[in-house]
Amino acid sequence: MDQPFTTTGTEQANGAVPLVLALPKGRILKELGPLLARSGIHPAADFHDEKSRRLRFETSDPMLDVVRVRSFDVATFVAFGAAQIGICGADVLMEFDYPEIYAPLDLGIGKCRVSVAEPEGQPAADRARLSRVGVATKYPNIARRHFAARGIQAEVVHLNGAMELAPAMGLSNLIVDLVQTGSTLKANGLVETEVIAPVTSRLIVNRTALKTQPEAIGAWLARFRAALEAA
Ligand SMILES: Nc1ncnc2c1ncn2[C@@H]1O[C@H](COP(=O)(O)OP(=O)(O)OP(=O)(O)O)[C@@H](O)[C@H]1O
Ligand SMILES: O=P(O)(O)OC[C@H]1O[C@H](OP(=O)(O)OP(=O)(O)O)[C@H](O)[C@@H]1O
Repeated sequence: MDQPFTTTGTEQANGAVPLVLALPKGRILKELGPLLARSGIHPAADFHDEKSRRLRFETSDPMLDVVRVRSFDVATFVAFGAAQIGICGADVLMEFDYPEIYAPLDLGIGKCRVSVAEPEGQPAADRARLSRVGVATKYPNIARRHFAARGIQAEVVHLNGAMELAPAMGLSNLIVDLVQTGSTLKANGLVETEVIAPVTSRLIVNRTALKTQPEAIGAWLARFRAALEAA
């Protein structure tokens, strides 16, 4: 995969360019706060202000900046080397399967699972006989791989949210989505029928950056590891 077109790092007075840590906005970020603090990462004050329109923030360490992006985009920023380190769910890594990403640390937060869910009362036997199935999901690759391994062709309807509506509205037979408590499924008349994979958030690293800047990136990995052990 190509590296970024140009280096646009906020260069320090001594010419050094800070590492960039890509963080997901939204629910993981809320859980991440204490771990970041224990790892010695203190972003500028407006980082935690959801109303701030800024996307890139300096931290108390002049050699580390953070960017706040959508969870799916964390993997893309890191895979292309625009950010050297990032944090995202294992679901995102499974979906993209970027060979450029190394995921050395399970952070133990953002616990949920990627599952298949179907309308309550739909006999499992019905699907067992199908060679094609309509699947609404924001994980087209995970869904296709999962059903292909069972000899079923998944006709994917790609949605970005509210997948739970799709079967009752005739968009699909079933859904592939994240489940934690199961309350979203229940509230929408669906039942979880298969767990595809457990999910937690991971610290991810661009493999090329790790080779070219082993000390700087290795030091951050060690700080995250120590923060996890201290928890
Ligand atoms: N119900 C949940 N419980 C625990 N973790 C979850 C849950 N839903 C999502 N996650 C984890 O959080 C990550 C981000 O969640 P989600 O995709 O819902 O994004 P979001 O915070 O709503 O932001 P956006 O969709 O706007 O990018 C997921 O990739 C997954 O790893
Ligand atoms: O099993 P539960 O505890 O109900 O959690 C599962 C729900 O959480 C996630 O949605 P989220 O709340 O992040 O909303 P969105 O993906 O639609 O933005 C996921 O897409 C499910 O809808």
